[in-house]
Amino acid sequence: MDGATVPTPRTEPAGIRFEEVSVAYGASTVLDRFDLEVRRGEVMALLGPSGSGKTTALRAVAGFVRPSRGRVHLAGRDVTGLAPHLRGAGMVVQSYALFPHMRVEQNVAFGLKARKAPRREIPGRVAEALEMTGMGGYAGRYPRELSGGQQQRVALARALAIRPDVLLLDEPLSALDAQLRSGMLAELARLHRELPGVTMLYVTHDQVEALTLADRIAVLKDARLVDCGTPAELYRTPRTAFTASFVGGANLLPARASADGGALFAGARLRAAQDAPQGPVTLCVRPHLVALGGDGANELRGRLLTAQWRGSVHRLFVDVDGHEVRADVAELRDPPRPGEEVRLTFSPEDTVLLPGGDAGAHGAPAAPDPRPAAGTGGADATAEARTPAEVAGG
Ligand SMILES: Nc1ncnc2c1ncn2[C@@H]1O[C@H](COP(=O)(O)OP(=O)(O)OP(=O)(O)O)[C@@H](O)[C@H]1O
Repeated sequence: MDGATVPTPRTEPAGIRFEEVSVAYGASTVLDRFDLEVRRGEVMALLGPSGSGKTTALRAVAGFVRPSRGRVHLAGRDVTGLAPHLRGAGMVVQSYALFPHMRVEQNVAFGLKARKAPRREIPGRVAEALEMTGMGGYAGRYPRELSGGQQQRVALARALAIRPDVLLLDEPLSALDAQLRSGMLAELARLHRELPGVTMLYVTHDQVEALTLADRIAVLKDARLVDCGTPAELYRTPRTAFTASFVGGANLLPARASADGGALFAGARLRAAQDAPQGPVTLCVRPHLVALGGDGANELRGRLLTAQWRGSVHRLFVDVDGHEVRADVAELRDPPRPGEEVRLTFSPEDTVLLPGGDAGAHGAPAAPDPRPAAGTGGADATAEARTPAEVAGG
């Protein structure tokens, strides 16, 4: 081919590109032909149930696991065979992985030394990273003299000190309590704005984190990528019931397509924004879009099972023809009583009809998984590259 006559595409290479990456442990494939592009400067959340392969995908980027097939590219460079410390990726894990016997500044300097950064540059870069994470005043402390949230900031500073092209975050907030978590989430969003060239891959099973921080979300299930899109796309117009149930709570009801493009459920004829696919369908509507009474064009009648008061809303659990339908309605002065007949309505615009009628069989979490903390003997703890030296040294 004549290079002079064929213009080279000028598109920027992806920050991270997984090309058909598979990872196997013995006979079990834990990541199966994973194909994903993360644009430079983008935050991509990997969301999925426990064991779906999220951490494995992250570790394949870091270089802690070697794919059995496929390639990993960072900024257009094939790094599949490259040692972790040569990949330009910083990593933050749930358990902080700080050296307990080193002061904060030494912890942050560790990755720089491991990467042979020029000696005279190290103090400045350590100070810069600590400032960036709000930890400038703590350089001389030991990790045991810091709170969990502060330790996680130090871990973040350590990852940023190497000025990474790619920041890998493995459930960085899951060891923190709810209040700290929301503060750190805001901090991460600020860092993302301040470092627009840094590509972030963020593993979580917390949909709030994914919805808040990510530009796009990749949904994993059973070692495979099953969906990818912006938070709004996945939330408002999910393509599968699994995604619908995993990204935000959803009522998923088994229905049948009707001849007029709508669906039939519990004797009611319901309409959606898009025509129903043929055959059995799953009707998806978010609880906060279901009203008690009201004049929504879609209407269901049932009996109240229970009403939970949650402060600003009441969550109503309603039995509709043997199926439980949830509605989150603004706090009611006089909520209906269990057993009372209620009428629920919702708009066709808020109704999505998904192919397949296996509603409810999607394995979405009812609550966060009760997993052991990293390093305390979880099923995969032995092989995790979560020692301070591995995480910091790359
Ligand atoms: N070193 C290992 N040896 C054997 N199996 C492993 C190893 N590391 C991970 N696995 C298995 O691979 C599968 C995927 O693990 P991975 O940690 O990627 O899941 P995950 O989606 O990040 O889960 P979690 O949300 O629980 O962290 C799991 O079944 C896990 O037990």
